[in-house]
Amino acid sequence: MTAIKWTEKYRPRRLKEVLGNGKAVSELEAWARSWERGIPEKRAVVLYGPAGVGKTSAALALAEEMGWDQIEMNASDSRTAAAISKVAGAAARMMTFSGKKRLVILDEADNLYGSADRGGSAAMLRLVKEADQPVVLIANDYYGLSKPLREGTLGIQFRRITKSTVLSALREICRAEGAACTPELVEEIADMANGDLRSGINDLQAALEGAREVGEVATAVRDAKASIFDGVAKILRGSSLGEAVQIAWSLDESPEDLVHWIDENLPLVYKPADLAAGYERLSRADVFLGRVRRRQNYGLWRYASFMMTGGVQAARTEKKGGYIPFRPPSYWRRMGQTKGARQVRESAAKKIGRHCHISSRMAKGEMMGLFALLLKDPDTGPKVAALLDFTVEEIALLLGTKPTTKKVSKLYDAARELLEEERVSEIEIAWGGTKKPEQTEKRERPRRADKTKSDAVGEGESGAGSEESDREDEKAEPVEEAEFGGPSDQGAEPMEPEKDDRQRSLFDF
Ligand SMILES: Nc1ncnc2c1ncn2[C@@H]1O[C@H](COP(=O)(O)OP(=O)(O)OP(=O)(O)O)[C@@H](O)[C@H]1O
Repeated sequence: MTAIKWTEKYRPRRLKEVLGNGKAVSELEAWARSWERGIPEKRAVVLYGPAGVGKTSAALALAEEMGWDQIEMNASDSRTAAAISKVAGAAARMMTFSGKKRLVILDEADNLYGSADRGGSAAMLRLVKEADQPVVLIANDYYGLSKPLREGTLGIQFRRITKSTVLSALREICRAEGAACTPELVEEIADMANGDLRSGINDLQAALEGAREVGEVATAVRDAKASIFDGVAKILRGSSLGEAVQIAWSLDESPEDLVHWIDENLPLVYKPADLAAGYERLSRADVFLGRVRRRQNYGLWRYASFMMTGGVQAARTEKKGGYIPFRPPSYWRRMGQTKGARQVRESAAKKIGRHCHISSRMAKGEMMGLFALLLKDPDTGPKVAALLDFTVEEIALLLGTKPTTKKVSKLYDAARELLEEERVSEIEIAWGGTKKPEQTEKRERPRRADKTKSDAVGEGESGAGSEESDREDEKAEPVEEAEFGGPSDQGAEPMEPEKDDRQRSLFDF
């Protein structure tokens, strides 16, 4: 049974129903109103931003709101110059019979690649400059449009929908559907959606329909996450290369993760005669992934993706019928024994995302390799691990090894030590502290000196790093003065410029 898609059922019909992005929607409306006074300077707008945040919906609702007809085409379906100028050009120049304006919506406008499409891009430029009708271009990547195209249009940015808006939209749908959504389910799905309302609604529908079938909402979260299994099944069992490649893009998995899934499940699906060829393709994909990691050239990802999906599928000559229990990669299963691998990955990505001011999804997709390299470097490794406060599991994941290895614990300990130093120097700076003679002497070994101090500060032990004086009550007072810049009977000299400590800070790499 194929139910109506909720994304269509709940697509906003009017501008005020477009959630979030209020500023973008009013800019869009203002531009449309300017058409009522004649042809405006910018005949076309570009609605750009991440997928599933309401760009297309806003364009469609605009036509509805203004009482305009609309014609929608996908730039990547009909990529040629001829198609764009014929369909969009004619439509954009001609009034409709009713005399209504016609809004030309050109989706995936950033999807014209290569020389074959240069004509398409020129046609698009002509279209936005000469159209007698309003034109809306829709793009994910604003800078995927040529400069003249950007300059010839009005750019309107759509942003990810906030989690609270996604939450209330999902709750509203649950209510409208009379579905028993547990708060945990909605919360989990809103989290996974990461500002993409379309994927949130799709997950909710998949989860609730799955739950209805088994009559249990508790399994719904699991169902929502199951799409990777479907994806792997379609890649390995399907018979459309295009679909296999497409699926890889739609999955919320980076090629680095997907390759493990294919690797794990390939032998379950392929007959012995096809296995070698399948693995040969997969190893080619892995070579590309290696290059991506080494050169940080993410352009190569698309080839890796192609090899591990379409390439692997093309290596299959025989089909295997019957039920196949697909399974997650065993590497992750091993990781899962210590702590859910997904969770570790998510939390590492979250930390990286927060630090780089990007989404954790993007961090997962594009930055893990870079941070792995930084961690591997003996100089930057401890600083990065400290700065991002990575756990043992996160370090192990990024280094591609087990949390129990020496490499991991050494890096983790070095990071902890740096953090401790940082904490101590911050306390000293905050208190305008003084340095004791021993510390000045131990300059060449700042780490040990600071460590000793840190113990003293952290545990309230007596001063000057002296091992013998470990009885708090004996010298509590003088120590406090010596440590924190009060008058000292030990002849403490004023601390060296505090900058010194800051310069050695782990934030300086
Ligand atoms: N801001 C929003 N308000 C209400 N519904 C939304 C919003 N964003 C997305 N949706 C839901 O998600 C579906 C898909 O949204 P839409 O096609 O407008 O996204 P988009 O930003 O154009 O994505 P893409 O860039 O992939 O084309 C809509 O039909 C609607 O159900």
